[in-house]
Amino acid sequence: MQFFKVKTVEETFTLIDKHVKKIGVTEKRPLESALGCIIAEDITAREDVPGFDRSTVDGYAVRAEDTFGSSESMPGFLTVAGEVRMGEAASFPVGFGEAVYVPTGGMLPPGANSVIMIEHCEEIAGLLNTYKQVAPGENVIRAGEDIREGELLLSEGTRLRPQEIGALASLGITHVRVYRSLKAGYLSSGDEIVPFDTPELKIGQIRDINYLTIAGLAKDWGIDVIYGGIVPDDYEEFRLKAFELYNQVDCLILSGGSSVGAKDYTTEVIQSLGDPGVYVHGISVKPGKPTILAMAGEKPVIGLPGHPASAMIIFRLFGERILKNLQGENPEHRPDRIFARITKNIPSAPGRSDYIRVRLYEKDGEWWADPIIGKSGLITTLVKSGGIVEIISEKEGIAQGEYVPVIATR
Ligand SMILES: Nc1nc2c(c(=O)[nH]1)N[C@H]1C(S)=C(S)[C@@H](COP(=O)(O)OP(=O)(O)OC[C@H]3O[C@@H](n4cnc5c(N)ncnc54)[C@H](O)[C@@H]3O)O[C@H]1N2
Ligand code: MOO
Repeated sequence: MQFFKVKTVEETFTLIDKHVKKIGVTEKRPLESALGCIIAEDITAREDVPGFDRSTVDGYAVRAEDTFGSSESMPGFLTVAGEVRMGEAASFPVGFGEAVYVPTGGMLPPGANSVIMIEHCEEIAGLLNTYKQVAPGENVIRAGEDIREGELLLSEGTRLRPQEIGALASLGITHVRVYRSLKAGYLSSGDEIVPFDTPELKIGQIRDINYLTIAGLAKDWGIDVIYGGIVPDDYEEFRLKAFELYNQVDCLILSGGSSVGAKDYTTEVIQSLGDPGVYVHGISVKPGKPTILAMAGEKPVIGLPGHPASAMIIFRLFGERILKNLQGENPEHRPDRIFARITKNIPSAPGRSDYIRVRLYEKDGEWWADPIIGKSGLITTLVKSGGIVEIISEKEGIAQGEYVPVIATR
């Protein structure tokens, strides 16, 4: 029997970063269909946003100094010099002792530096009684306060979330250059695995869970998955199917047969796809130790352990890193862990990283992580969990009440 030469989690991430680089092919996309894409260019603002000083409230544009000392008992008095209409330029200035009505979002007239809200003043026959003083800049968004002309708004490698799309829209950018979207191929292996829509199972059969869980995660990262079906534990059939799928995609994902049993052909199949081949077989993690990572030519290949919870956790940890590197996402832009307190003592072997499924809940203003105990073959351990606690390899466990990093799994 062949034994794994296991790598630590840190070594595995380093090896992934060494082997898996961005594909780097770009395309121009309309802004409306660029959500989730990785931007392939720096975006420098060509104009200020907003392009003019705006009021953030319904009120009167004033010189703040003219309201100083105003109070309920000692109101100030200003002359109402006019009104700014929404969507139009404020053509006349606010002079000393004057006020101009301005709606929320309306342009601040020249001369004014603040806006007093309508509930803090009262207009009577062209005179404005002010019951409160305002500070310079109060209730105003300055020209360029959101985005300044010449500012670097987004750097290459940023994933476009709805907020980035919104900021691009504010600048009138209609098309963006992004890295092209990627396709991954997924193939399940195992004599016992049958399509998930099989209505009646024969004894010994198991429905294919991993295709849907893995494709679901990949979809969250903006990757389309082509399903290659299920192959039996037969080397030649497995090899042919894997090769066929490999030729259609940017990355190949295989599930099952990653261990060292007599019928575990995944390593051999991966090696047959091309050089340099396997660079990790075995990671000192629990669950998911038998994981295989490889490069066949320019394409990454991931051999996931068959147990459904292991497959998902491993894919969430290492598959995500591989696919995002391939997409071209800048690693600095990937928020990852939150902190919560663990409800129980959890032992862990030194030198191994453990990933504990946890239920997250809030109590007395703090987040707590309650371990869900169960084997890695049980998909419901993930159904019950809202996150995964990482016990790094240097630690020999965690103590009740300790703050621990949690990978939120939604
Ligand atoms: N002698 C040893 N045996 C095993 C070791 C070991 O170190 N030495 N490691 C164990 C660990 S840990 C894991 S994890 C599994 C990984 O096994 P494989 O990747 O070879 O996967 P299979 O044997 O094909 O399947 C394992 C298990 O998962 C079920 N499975 C597989 N594919 C699917 C699917 N698509 N949907 C649902 N369920 C699936 C399969 O029926 C098995 O029950 O190896 C241990 N063995
Ligand atoms: O590490 Mo395996 O993934 O426990 O079952």
